[in-house]
Formats: sequence, C-alpha cells, structure tokens
Amino acid sequence: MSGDHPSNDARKTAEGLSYLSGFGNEHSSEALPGALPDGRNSPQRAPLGLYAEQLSGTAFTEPRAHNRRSWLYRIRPSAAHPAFTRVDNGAIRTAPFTERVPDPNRLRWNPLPQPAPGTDWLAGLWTLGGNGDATQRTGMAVHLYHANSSMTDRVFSDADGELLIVPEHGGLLLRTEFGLLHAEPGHVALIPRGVRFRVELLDESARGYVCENYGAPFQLPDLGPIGANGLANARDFKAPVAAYEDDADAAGPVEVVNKFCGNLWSATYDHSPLDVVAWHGNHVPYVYDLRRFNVIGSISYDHPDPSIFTVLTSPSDTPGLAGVDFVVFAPRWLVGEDTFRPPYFHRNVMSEYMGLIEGAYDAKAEGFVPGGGSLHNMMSAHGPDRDTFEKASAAELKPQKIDDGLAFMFETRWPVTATGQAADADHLQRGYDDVWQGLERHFRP
Ligand SMILES: O=C(O)Cc1cc(O)ccc1O
Ligand SMILES: [Fe+2]
Repeated sequence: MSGDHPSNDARKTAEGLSYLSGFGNEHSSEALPGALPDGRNSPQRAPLGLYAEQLSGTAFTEPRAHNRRSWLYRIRPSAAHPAFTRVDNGAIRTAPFTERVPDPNRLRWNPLPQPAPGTDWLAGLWTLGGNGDATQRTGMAVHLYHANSSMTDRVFSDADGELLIVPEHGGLLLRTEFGLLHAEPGHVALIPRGVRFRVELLDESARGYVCENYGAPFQLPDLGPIGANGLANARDFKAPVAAYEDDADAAGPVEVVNKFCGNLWSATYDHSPLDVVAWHGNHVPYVYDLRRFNVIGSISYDHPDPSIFTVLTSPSDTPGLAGVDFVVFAPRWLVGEDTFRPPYFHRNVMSEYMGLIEGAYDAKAEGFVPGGGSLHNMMSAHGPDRDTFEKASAAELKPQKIDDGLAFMFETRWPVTATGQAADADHLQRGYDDVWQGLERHFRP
C-alpha cells in the first residue's frame, strides 16, 4: 500500500475486527489453534515452534491488583535485533521539560498546521509540554499529531510510558503486537509501555491528541458511593485478538523506532516484530468509545467537580492524587435548580490541559476549537468566558441536553511546562486573557 493514500482495504479490515471485552482482564488469544501453551507459560518447546517471551509493564513484585504483564508467543524473539542507534527526535520532547520555565498564564492553541506531504503518525507527533521525569517514571506529556500518510516500513514503541491516543479527525488502524485496533474520533486507544505498533490512516489525514503517561498504568477509577456500576464500564474496553505478520506479509526489513528516556533510537529488523501468533495477559492495548461513558451528575443543584467524569486514572504515590486523570465531557442532561450550570470560576492545584474532539464546550463560547487545546496551569484562574457567564446567569433553568460536543481533559498533579515549540508556536492564540475581560462589576451592597 502506498503511504500517501488511505486504503479501502485498511478500512474494511478495521471495520470487520472482533475484540476481547473487559478492562484489566487476564485475556488470552491465539491466531492459530494450539499456539497458546496449555497449563504453563514457558514449556520446554513452545507450540508450533514459537518463542515464548514475557513483557512486563510493572515490576514482577507489584501487588497483584496492579501487576501488568503478558506472555507473547512469537515467530522470532524480540531479542533478535542489531544495535539501536540514535535518530532525529523530530518534534517529540520528553520530561523533564526544561526548555522554558513553567508559565502561570492561561494558554490556548489552535489546531496544528498542515503537515508536509508524506508525514506519518510518528513523524507528525508534536510535543506541547508536560511534567515529571521519564527516567523516574513520573509525570506525563501532552502531544498532538497531524499526519497524512500511513506508517509503512516502520513500527514504534515507547519505553518511556503508555500512550493514550485521542483521535479528533480521521480514523486509525493500529497494528500492534497483540493484534489490530480501530480508533475513530470519539474513541480512545491505549498502547501500553513497550508495545510495538504501526499506525495506518483510514482517511486522507489524521489529527488528534496523545497523553504519554510515564507513571503507573491507567486504571479505572474507584466508584465509592456511586456503587458497582457507572462511569466507564469495564466491559466496554476492547482488546485485540491475536493477529501476526509473517515474512510474506512484511517482506524486507522493518525499522523499529524505540523512544527511550526521551530520545528516538532505531534498529532494523529483518522481519516484522508484529509476529505474535498467540498471547495471554493483562498488559494489553485497548480501545474505548467515549460515547459509552455513563455520565453521572447532579440531579438537584450545583455543578459537581469534573472528577465525576474520570474515564481513567494513573494514581501516584499519594492516595487520591493522580499523576494524570483522563476526563471526558460527554453528552449529558443538566437539570440543576438555582444553579450556574457551566463550569464555575476556579483556581485548581491540579493542572488542566483540555482538548476538543467535536463541536463546542460549555464553558467557552468561542475560540476553543476541535483540534485546539488550552492549558490552565496550577492555580491559574479560569472558568466560563464572558459570553458564557452572561448567558448562563440569565438562562431559564429548564432541563437542558448538552449534546453538541465532546471535550476531554488531562488533569495532572504537577504543573505542565510548555516546550519551546509550543510557547513560540504561530498557532498559540495571542490575547486569550481577553475572553475574561469585560466581566462587569455587579456588586450592589
Ligand atoms: O476548566 C475546565 O473547563 C474544566 C472543568 C470543568 C468543570 O466542569 C469543573 C471544573 C473544571 O476545571
Ligand atoms: Fe478547570
């Protein structure tokens, strides 16, 4: 397939995929009958002449509830490769982010500009900023991507963290070591740390966001008094079924690009590393349709904190304090009585990066557009813009359906430092502060 033209075959493949259902399960899958060993992980000779290999996403010794690992049964072991050598990092940056000082200003960006022809997903990845330190496995990075070509002769893996991919425009077919995933705008895809994958475009171009999580793997939030159900339901997470590439499918060498402690390294394999015929375990990629999110909110008064919209959370070492939360603002009803219904004015110890997948967001009348994003850092004052405030203060409080948009937030316990390219970008909006100008004094003592 040519890298420049999305193939109908890829779309047909994507739309015909079947999946395994559930979050954090001990899944198992085999592309050929008998490929998965029975009753042990590492028999003296693995079935069908395959190599057995464990991929550990957590330390061997982490508590069972947090432990993530998978066993892969593959045509050749991953170890069979020549030395990795440094290649250009492109527009990818990694924590610690030291090009600029952390900025308390409210920042907002327009979508990434058009990429040059022949830009694949990896070449189109552009880092906005982040926090922590990848070598310490703490913190996160916010990236955006804009691509117009499929990855063909190369695959990518990220040793620095897991990748939560949030498409905003254009469908993606993700060919991973575990099998194939299909992600359209409105879905998210997660590639665990270290898993090799290739991104094929299902449309002329693809644009979206990525949260690179250096910390503990994303998990479902506890539900507390919500009860046993609600928010993102575990069974709506879909893992791939095993699918492998043999020499005939990927003739010729395959470049494996490995992101390691902030730099890209490349090695050329003489075979496809997507050669896993069977696997079992819980360190697996998955997709989730954000429209399946069960939105819970107030049915009496007041605007609940957006933690009620948490899809996935990466806990830190302090209970309740997430390295990063992934939060979705999905279609929902607002019914609050005597309530200012849009997001309130606030200052937050957590730092908030927000993106828009579709439509509009109820705190911003204009300027926050699909593919763009805003950063409201630790303790920076933000909330509804002037137009939103005026309208919502006067609105008739009948039940109201918010169904004209899909927004999300990466909310993190550490301030987000922008990269130089993000701080200087032409698509950084100048004058964002103005949206809060003209909020009149109404005080009448
Ligand atoms: O700033 C934002 O728009 C995100 C947000 C939404 C909300 O409903 C309450 C608080 C909050 O930070
Ligand atoms: Fe906020």
